Formats: sequence, C-alpha cells, structure tokens
Amino acid sequence: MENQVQQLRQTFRSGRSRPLRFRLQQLEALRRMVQEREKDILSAIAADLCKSEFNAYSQEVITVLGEIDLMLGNLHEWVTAKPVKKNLLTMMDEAYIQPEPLGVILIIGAWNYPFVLTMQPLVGAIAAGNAVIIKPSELSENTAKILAKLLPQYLDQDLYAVVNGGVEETTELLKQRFDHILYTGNTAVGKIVMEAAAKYLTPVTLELGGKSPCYIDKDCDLDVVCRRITWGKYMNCGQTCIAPDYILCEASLQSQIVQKIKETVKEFYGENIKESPDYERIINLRHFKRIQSLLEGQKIAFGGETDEATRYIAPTVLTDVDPETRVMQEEIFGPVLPIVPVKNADEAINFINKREKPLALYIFSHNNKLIKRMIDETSSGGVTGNDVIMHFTLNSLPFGGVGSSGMGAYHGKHSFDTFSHQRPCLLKSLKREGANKLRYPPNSQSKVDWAKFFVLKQFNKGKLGLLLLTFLGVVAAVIIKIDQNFNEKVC
Ligand SMILES: NC(=O)c1ccc[n+]([C@@H]2O[C@H](COP(=O)([O-])OP(=O)(O)OC[C@H]3O[C@@H](n4cnc5c(N)ncnc54)[C@H](O)[C@@H]3O)[C@@H](O)[C@H]2O)c1
Ligand SMILES: CCCCCCCCCC=O
Repeated sequence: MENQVQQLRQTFRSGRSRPLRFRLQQLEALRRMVQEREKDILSAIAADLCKSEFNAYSQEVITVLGEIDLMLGNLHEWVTAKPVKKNLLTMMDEAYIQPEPLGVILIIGAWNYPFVLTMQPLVGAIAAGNAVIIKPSELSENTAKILAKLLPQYLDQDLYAVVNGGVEETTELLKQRFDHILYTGNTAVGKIVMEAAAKYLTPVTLELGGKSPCYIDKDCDLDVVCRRITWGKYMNCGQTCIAPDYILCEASLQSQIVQKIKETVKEFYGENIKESPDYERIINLRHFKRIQSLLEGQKIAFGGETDEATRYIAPTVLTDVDPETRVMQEEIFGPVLPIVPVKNADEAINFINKREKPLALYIFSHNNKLIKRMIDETSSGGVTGNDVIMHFTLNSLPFGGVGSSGMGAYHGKHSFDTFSHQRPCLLKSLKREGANKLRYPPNSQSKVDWAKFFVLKQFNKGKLGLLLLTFLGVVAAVIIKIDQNFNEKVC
C-alpha cells in the first residue's frame, strides 16, 4: 500500500494531473465509463441493495453524470487565477488567488449509496487536479468490485486507484500520508479517520450522520407533507444519511399523519410491499437486528412487520414516542419513523437544540417566517423547507455536516474548493524601492503614520488613483528622507 501511494505521489509530482486539458480528458473518460458501462453499474448497485435499476439510476448515476457535466462546463473558469482587491502599498503589484491541487486524496465511501458517495467526490478531486485513491465500502461488495474493474480501464492508472477491503485494509491505508481525506460513514469511524489524519496534519472532510428532525407545523397540507416525507424516509429502506429520522408535531396531528403515510405507502409500493421493485432491503443481518430491536416497547401505529430471511422491514410509524427510549438516542438508518409530540415550534426548537447537531433539518409550514425563524434558531448540516432530501440534489449548495454530523462539504464548485488550496500570490517589481523605505528600519512616528495611510486606505480609482498614488509615494519618500536627515543631525 505504501508503494501504491508513493507511486501516485510521484506521478502527481510530475505535474501530469495539473493541465486543464488533462483534467477535462479524465472527466470525459469517466463520463464515457458511466455511459458505456451503465448496465454493469446498475446491476452492481441493484445486487448490493436490492434496488431496482430505475432507482439506482435516478438516485445515484444521474447525480454523478450531472456533476461531471458541471465540472466540464465550468472548470476553465474555476482553475483561472482570480485577481483580488489591493491596498495603496500593493497598487502597482499583481495580487491574485491561484487554486492549486493538494496532492494525493483518499476517498473512503459508505455502502448505502455506494456509487455516488465515491464517484461524486472523485469527480471533484480530479477536477481540482489531484491524484486519488478510492476505498469503497466492503459492505456493498458488488459496487466495490465493479469500481475496481472499470476505473482502471478508463482513467490514468498512475494517478487514480481503487483499494478494496475492510477494516484491516482501511487501517493500513490510514497509516499512509495523504493531502486530504474525505470520509463518508458513521461518527465513530469518523473519529478514527481524524485521529489517523492528525499524524500528518492531513485535512479531513467528514461526511457523517445523525438524527435529522422533521417538524410539521399545524395547518399544513398534510397530504402533500406526508407524501414528501414518505418518499424521503422509505427511499433506500430508510438507509439514507439525510432521511428524516423522526417527526416533531403537535400530538393532535399524529393520527392524521399516520393515516396519510399509510395511504401514501400503499400508493407508492402497492398492497404487497415485499413485491414492490421500489422497496429495498436492509444491507445486512447486523443492521436488520439493530433496527428490529429499536421497535421493542414502542407503540407501532403502522407497519412493524419484519422478515429476517430477506432482511425485510416494513415501512413503520411509531407514535407518542418517549425521547428517552433507544429509538430516539441513535440514528435509525432504517424504515422506522417515530413521532415525538411537542406543544409548538418553540418546544421543537428546544428539542433540536438539546441534541447533537443533525445532518439535515426539515421544516414543513405555510408560514415562511416560521421556517426562517427555525433556521435562525437551530443548527444543522443543511435544511430543506417544505420537502426532504432535496438540498442534496442542488450542487450549487455545499453538502456536509456540522458538529457531530461532520465537517467540511463538497458537491459542485464546493468539491473543487475542498480539493484545492487557494494559494494567495503577490508579485512585486524590483523597481519602486523608494516606497518600500517605509517598512525598513529605523522606524519612526512619521513612517507609522504613512504606513497607516497606505495600509488602511482601500484604493480602486483606476488611472486617476495610480497618478495620485505615485504623487503620494513621492511625497512620502521626500518626507521620510527629510525626517531621516533631521533625525541623523539631532542624534
Ligand atoms: N454525510 C453523508 O454524506 C453520509 C452518507 C452516507 C452515510 N452516512 C452515514 O454513515 C453511516 C452509515 O455508514 P457506515 O458507517 O455503516 O458505512 P460503512 O460500514 O460502509 O463504513 C464506511 C467506511 O468506513 C470504513 N471503515 C469501517 N470501519 C472502519 C474502521 N474501524 N477503521 C477504518 N475504516 C473503517 C469502511 O471500510 C467503509 O469504507 C450513517 O451514520 C450515515 O448517516 C453519511
Ligand atoms: C433524487 C433523490 C436522490 C437521493 C440521493 C440521496 C443520497 C444521500 C446520500 C446519503 O446517504
């Protein structure tokens, strides 16, 4: 593994990954891979998560293609140095920010959306000009295998590699030196990743989880609200990092919500949910048993059926849930939706603020002011008002957590920024030494006064400004010279 990372670093140092043309070629090759091998990719995702190919396409592949297109359309602008504002001292100089690649990036993916959660960061890391190692999750083994097979066929093998394996391999990988690590997965492993990264002061982006609350205000159109929540909660069998984890609402709304979710489940998945191609299964037996045990002692208002042999758990709603019970203490990551009654929006805000900062917050209300107030008075990785999940799909929004739901963000330009160093550059001339006397010893009150003037004043008045600056520079130089002569005589 050490050799593999070193090999990538050597190629990165050769400069091969930096030219814009090269990055665009690699991104185009990646797009070709997704288009030409679409069937293989969809079959792998389907095998891992018991997911229909339609759903695998619309939940994962489409996002990756959209991300590649965005990069191809904008990269020429993003890689360009951006001039910055100058002060009087630097008016004649060149000052700009030049984004530069960081080096070798490690991307550790999770199993629940095994394609998009590795490929979307990969697209950003290539666009930013880096070398990359991808470590897909071992739990979604079919997708892990197809990535390891296909990527080397389309991408430069000396710059982009896939390492497959479990805890042992990831632990070994984390001993190596990287220039950035983007990890997606649970918070406990996030801490392991951050600790390993600290050894080399490697920056990390941690895409973690948490319990994303969903507040429903009174007087909402519950048909619409429940349809949107049902979609986002039971998609991928609840195994979505930003699925609404639980509902907060007035106690009197509970029975209507249960009824409407029940009707929507029937509309979405039919009479026999087990036969619906749109309803997935729990990834493994460990998670199945964990979710099943969360139902113990709860009031099941709807659903609750489980089948261990096929790891099926029905779309389930729990009512009057006690916040102290286990289902409210850990991220559910399954198709179980607890409703916790609260008296009003203020109580909901307090409830949210007493817990760890979630990855997402959902607020349903006709009252835009209430939505804005809840946003102002709480904190979460992201927010969608009057819908769920959808902030993930807009790649102009940074996607990431805050506090225990993560740090850093990616998607679109935010990925490019995450995998770049914003290098500040100031290019001066060897001429105009007179003006520099201001900062050379010996110092004096008049130098400090002039420095205050030059440094603290912003100057953006074009040619007129330059003329005035030249004049002021000459005045300053003369005054400082007189000042020095005078001081020399006195001393
Ligand atoms: N914020 C996001 O974008 C996002 C997306 C998906 C999932 N998640 C969160 O991830 C969690 C579910 O994922 P998971 O953790 O079950 O995924 P997982 O088991 O696939 O683990 C994620 C990665 O960590 C590696 N890993 C596991 N144990 C490790 C160890 N001891 N040392 C080093 N590496 C190790 C795995 O090999 C894998 O590549 C949920 O909390 C969910 O909310 C977050
Ligand atoms: C159109 C719906 C796309 C949903 C993709 C959700 C991905 C979430 C990643 C975290 O688990």
